[in-house]
Amino acid sequence: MTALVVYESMYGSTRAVAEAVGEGLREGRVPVRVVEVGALTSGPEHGALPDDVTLLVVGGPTHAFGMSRESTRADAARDATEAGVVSTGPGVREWLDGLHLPERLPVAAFDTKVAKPMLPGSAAKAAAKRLRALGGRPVTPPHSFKVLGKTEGLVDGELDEARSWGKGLAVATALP
Ligand SMILES: Cc1cc2nc3c(=O)[nH]c(=O)nc-3n(C[C@H](O)[C@H](O)[C@H](O)COP(=O)(O)O)c2cc1C
Repeated sequence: MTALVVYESMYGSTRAVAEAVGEGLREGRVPVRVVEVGALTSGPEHGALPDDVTLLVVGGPTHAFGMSRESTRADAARDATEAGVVSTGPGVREWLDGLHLPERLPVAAFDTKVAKPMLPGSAAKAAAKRLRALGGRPVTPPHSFKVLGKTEGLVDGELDEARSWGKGLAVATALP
């Protein structure tokens, strides 16, 4: 069993969550690779998953109530510090557009979104819907990890949550 965690991130919070989810999976004894989505959209393998992947986990920031678009990523880049943004190319939405999944591949999705009660919209829910439409089998409901604001980073404790969520994925995937 090998898990692939694919993430998109502008300011680094979703990347940090993806790395923590990876740690949790490893704690659950699942070998894992954590990759930025651009590594999969630029190579010759675009559209196909590596053969050894038995669990696909996808994560991105919530932008404009859903998955990012080219326009929202451009907005994000304008608000970035001199260091720039993490993901500079196509996002998870565009990657999923061209993706083929093995039938019933176990899948899961997460996002980061602002910790504000009743704020609608979730990139994770949108990604999970796309993964199901591609034939994936969700192993857990989509999950949102909370940030303090657009660029202010994660709420305290969210990286621990992400490690636990990753470990939970390892357990859920081992079940028949
Ligand atoms: C253009 C733009 C639109 C956003 N729209 C939303 C939104 O609709 N809901 C929300 O909760 N957060 C929204 N945010 C905040 C992002 O969710 C936040 O920047 C992100 O979680 C930080 O993750 P990152 O550091 O990996 O980019 C938006 C941010 C940007 C830049």
